[in-house]
Amino acid sequence: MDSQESEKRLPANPQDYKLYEEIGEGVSATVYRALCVPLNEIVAIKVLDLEKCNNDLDGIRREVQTMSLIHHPNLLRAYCSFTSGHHLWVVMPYMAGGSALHIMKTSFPEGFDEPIIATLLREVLKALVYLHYHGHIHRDVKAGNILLDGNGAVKLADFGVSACMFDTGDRQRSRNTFVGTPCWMAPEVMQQLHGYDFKADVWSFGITALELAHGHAPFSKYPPMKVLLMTLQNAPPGLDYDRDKKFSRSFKDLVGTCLVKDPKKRPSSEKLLKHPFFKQARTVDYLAKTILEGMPPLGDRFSNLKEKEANIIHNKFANGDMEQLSQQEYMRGISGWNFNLEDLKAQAALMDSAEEGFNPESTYNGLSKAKSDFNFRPVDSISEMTNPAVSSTSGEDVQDWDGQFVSAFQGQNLQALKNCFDVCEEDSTACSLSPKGLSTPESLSPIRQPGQLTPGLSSPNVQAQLSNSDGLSPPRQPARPQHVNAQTSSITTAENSGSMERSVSESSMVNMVGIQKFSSGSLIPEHVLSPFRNAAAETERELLHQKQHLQAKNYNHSGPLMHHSNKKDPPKITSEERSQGTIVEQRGRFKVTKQEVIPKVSSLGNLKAIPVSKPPTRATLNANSILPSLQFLLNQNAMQKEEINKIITCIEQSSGLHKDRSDGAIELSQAQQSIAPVREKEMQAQLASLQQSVQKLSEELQRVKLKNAQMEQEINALSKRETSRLPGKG
Ligand SMILES: Nc1ncnc2c1ncn2[C@@H]1O[C@H](COP(=O)(O)OP(=O)(O)OP(=O)(O)O)[C@@H](O)[C@H]1O
Repeated sequence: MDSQESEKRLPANPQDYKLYEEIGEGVSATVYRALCVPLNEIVAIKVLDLEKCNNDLDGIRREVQTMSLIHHPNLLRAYCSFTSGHHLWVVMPYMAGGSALHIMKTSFPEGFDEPIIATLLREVLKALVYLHYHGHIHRDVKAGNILLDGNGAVKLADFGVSACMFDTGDRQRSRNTFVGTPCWMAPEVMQQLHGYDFKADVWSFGITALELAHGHAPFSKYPPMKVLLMTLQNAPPGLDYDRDKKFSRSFKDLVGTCLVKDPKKRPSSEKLLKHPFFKQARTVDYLAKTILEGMPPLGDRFSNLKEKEANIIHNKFANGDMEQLSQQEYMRGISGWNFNLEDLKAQAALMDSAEEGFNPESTYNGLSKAKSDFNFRPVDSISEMTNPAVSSTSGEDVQDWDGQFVSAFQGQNLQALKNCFDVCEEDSTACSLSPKGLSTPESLSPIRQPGQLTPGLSSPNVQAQLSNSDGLSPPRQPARPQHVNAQTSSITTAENSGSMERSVSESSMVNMVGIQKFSSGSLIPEHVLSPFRNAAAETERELLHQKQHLQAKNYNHSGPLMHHSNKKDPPKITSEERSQGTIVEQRGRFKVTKQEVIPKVSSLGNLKAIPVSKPPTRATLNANSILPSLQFLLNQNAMQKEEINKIITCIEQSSGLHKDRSDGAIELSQAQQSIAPVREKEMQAQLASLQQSVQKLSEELQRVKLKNAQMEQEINALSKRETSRLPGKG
């Protein structure tokens, strides 16, 4: 174990740090290279804008606490954390090599050679063994979270979505949340049938193996909804193609062992570590030599990638090719997916399949055949998109999971954080990061010392528990759940409340895609903007807004699936929507609407009695012309309904079916007065025909009665005759 590093105490004061260039960006944070001035040491500082994180503080708290508590050379830990203004700073070791994903994107677009993969994966697996042993599920294992330092040392990072296995009751709900990044997500996590456990990490590990082998994860070019369906419907991906011939049998076997859909059949991380594949793993120096040597500095690589990414976005918007944005998100390695399962199920139920989403590279047994695309689009995404800060809340989840914490945060953000971070007392007045100069504020002083966490976390018991690992191998004594609870309960107090998990609402993910073409259900995360946006990003945002504006304009007269963002209050079909007749069904938060308003409107024109203006042509049709017409139709329908009721009453009365004649007479006269002449005639005709039938029936009755009487007479006559013929009579 790297005892020096774990012992290291860094100041929890922004004034003690100088921020340099940006080296990473995630959903919730921007990461900078920085200098710890008193120690003259280069560190990385993850800066989270708490105001932008909205209700995702639980996730943040979990991440920081987990990062502070872990002690393993293959896990990225936090030296300390503190707030500065409305930013949270997390100080960590600087990983000069960057992430495996960034390295691939920069120099190995086709993926790494096997010994490199084996070395990287072995290090990651050691981290997983440690985490799993201590009851944690990482839930976001992927190349983007595998960081290398300048010497090739490998650390698994990003505990923003990790979970604790020993949670019970409500806490367990965290493991029924839909967390992770779709391409890497295990089927059981997507399905949410029986919850999931650390085997979910083993699946993600297998996907990461493929990612490192190919340069990208399977299905990564497809929108998340398709990824979900493909993961659930298709056979698991593997190293089965021509281009994979270069890989050894043991590598293929390792991947196959991890990517088994039934989690019970997957090996544990500990068992996996013994897999023969890892025999070819080398020392980390090998990584430094083979993949890091000659690489530009991390900051330069990052800015290049960012520029590339901005260009891609720009081009996609220019081409209207929204689906491919998921690829761009993939490039960023974003893991901020937080799906609402009901929505996804609703979408999936309405979605035939993923046709072009069927990756030829990942075609397995031809299982998934596409039928057609499905359509959906956000209803109220526009405001979210134009205001990212308000977009990513999930009231329902947050309240469900940890209402107290969140409401505390909503009331006073920093107060709510005091139990989990080193919060500066002066934060309320403190300055925050200045966008360009990245200068540190003057007036802040931490109220906690570095390393000091919540009382529970700093208790000797917890500390002892935390330090009981020798690093590479798990402690000899199995961790007792109660004991681990002492550790993990503090870590994960909020984790179960972390149904937000990340600050990206599914609506915001939804809202950028499938709009122009209405052709697929891709979900793309909102671009949570970092505190410091470069010009390219601003352009991106601008384009995004323009696109939204267009979407808003198009929206009203298209009618595929609509998606509401407010998780707390699933949208009801409003009376307006009902009156417009566009919503035909509500499924979860989605409103199923008539696919084409135009034909429907045209068909409504068949109601001849209704004085509807000529149905608008497709060319001239717009929401403003449809809505009044629909409204008018509805009013007309209501009036007609009323009249029809009156007519029914009249008919009932005239045919003697109505019991209360006096009331009926009044109604009849009222109805007669109010109905239109045409209707009156129709009614009179009906009345006449009814009267005729009554007449006919009574005549028939008379005839039958007469016949009966005659027959009776005949019978009587016959019986008399018979009686008179009898002997002794007459
Ligand atoms: N200690 C570090 N040293 C060097 N680079 C880092 C460090 N920590 C993070 N990074 C870089 O910053 C990126 C974003 O960091 P991180 O993953 O922690 O943010 P996030 O908001 O959790 O992102 P995501 O949700 O996409 O994983 C990482 O992918 C990595 O490239």
